[in-house]
Amino acid sequence: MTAPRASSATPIAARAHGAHHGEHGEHAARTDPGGAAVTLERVTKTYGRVTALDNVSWTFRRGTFTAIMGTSGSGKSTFLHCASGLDRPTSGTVRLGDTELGTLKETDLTRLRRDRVGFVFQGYNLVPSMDVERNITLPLFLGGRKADRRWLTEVVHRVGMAERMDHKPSQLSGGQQQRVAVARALVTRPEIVFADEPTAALDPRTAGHVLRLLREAVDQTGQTVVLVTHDPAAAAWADTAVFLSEGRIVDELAAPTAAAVLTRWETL
Ligand SMILES: Nc1ncnc2c1ncn2[C@@H]1O[C@H](COP(=O)(O)OP(=O)(O)OP(=O)(O)O)[C@@H](O)[C@H]1O
Repeated sequence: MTAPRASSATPIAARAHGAHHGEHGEHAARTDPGGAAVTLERVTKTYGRVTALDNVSWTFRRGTFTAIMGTSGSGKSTFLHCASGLDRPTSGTVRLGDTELGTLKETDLTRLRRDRVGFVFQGYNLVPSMDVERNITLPLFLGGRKADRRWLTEVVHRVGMAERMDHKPSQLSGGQQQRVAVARALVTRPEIVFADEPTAALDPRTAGHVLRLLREAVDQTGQTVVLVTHDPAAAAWADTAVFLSEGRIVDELAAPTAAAVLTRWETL
């Protein structure tokens, strides 16, 4: 389950269909498969005298799954925060589609993150007092949008939570809570989903279930996914692994296997 390329039914076969951009016309029309979902140009982020991100340029293409890897302190979280509009670079530009994030006021940036970006974090970040359905639809509620019931039903089925819609997070396992968080990230049909160590707290089998959901979002609906991870087995679900060291991109690996990622990792 956690070493996808070692088994037959997993991402290699899925990747062969990776250019297939699903049955959801609205989504497909908006995302222009193959174009740029997010582009970073010469992005630098400094904290005092620390350069966390050093002149990084990168494009996340629509309908792709990218793993960001690197040792602790190499700049992975900073990269994700700058690419997703959670933080502003010290210099350089970030574009989501045609929108340059640096030109946005804070309120517009907040709205953009809510409406056009999906997030999955290690800690799930569900609202304890809300049931599964309200947690999943929260970004729609906050954005004053009505749920597209067909899409909501599909997302809920995909993550396997249809029987649990009235449960509170405390009644769910960690893996189930993370599946709810994945559904919440997908419900707005975001242009890109950023997942920061989403499986770090899960056992390998449960982690595999969550990663498979992200893979399916790419293969079945043309979603764009960026995964920050320390785990070579998790990176093996991606189309490309990108390696960071001291705030710079030092390598990339297409169709990564866990073994190949580990080998590259050892020389970082
Ligand atoms: N808010 C901050 N203030 C000061 N320094 C920071 C801040 N955030 C990150 N840094 C520094 O920037 C560098 C990159 O940090 P970052 O968290 O992006 O690395 P990372 O690869 O995500 O690490 P980890 O795998 O441990 O989470 C580190 O040297 C870190 O100490």
